[in-house]
Amino acid sequence: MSTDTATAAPAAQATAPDTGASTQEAAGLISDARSRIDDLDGRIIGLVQERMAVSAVIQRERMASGGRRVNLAREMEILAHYRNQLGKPGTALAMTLLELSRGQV
Ligand SMILES: O=C(O)C(=O)C[C@]1(C(=O)O)C=C[C@@H](O)C=C1
Repeated sequence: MSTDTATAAPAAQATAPDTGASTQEAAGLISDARSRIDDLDGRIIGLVQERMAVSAVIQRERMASGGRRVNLAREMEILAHYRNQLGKPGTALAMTLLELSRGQV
C-alpha cells in the first residue's frame, strides 16, 4: 500500500463537495452559490407541497359538489402562464406541477 502524498488527499479535500473548480477562490464562490441553490430548492419544494395541498382542497370541494376532478380550461390558463413567463420549458414545468397536484389524467 502506497503512502504517497500525491494519492492521499488531505482531509479537507476528501470531505469537501467536488466543485470542479481549480482555484480555492472559485471553489469558495461555487460552494456559497450551491448553498443558496440548496436553500432555494428547499423553498421551491415547500411551495410545491403548499400548491398541492391547495389544489387538493379545490378538487375535493368540486368533486363533493358533483363535479370532476379535472378542469381543463383552468389547466390551459396555468400552462399559458408558465409558458409566457418561462418559455417552452415552462410548459413542461407546469405539466409536472399539475400532475403532482391532481395525479395523471
Ligand atoms: O383550479 C382548479 O380548478 C383546480 O382543481 C386546481 C388544479 C391545479 O392544480 O392547478 C388542479 C386540477 C385541475 O384540473 C385544474 C387546476
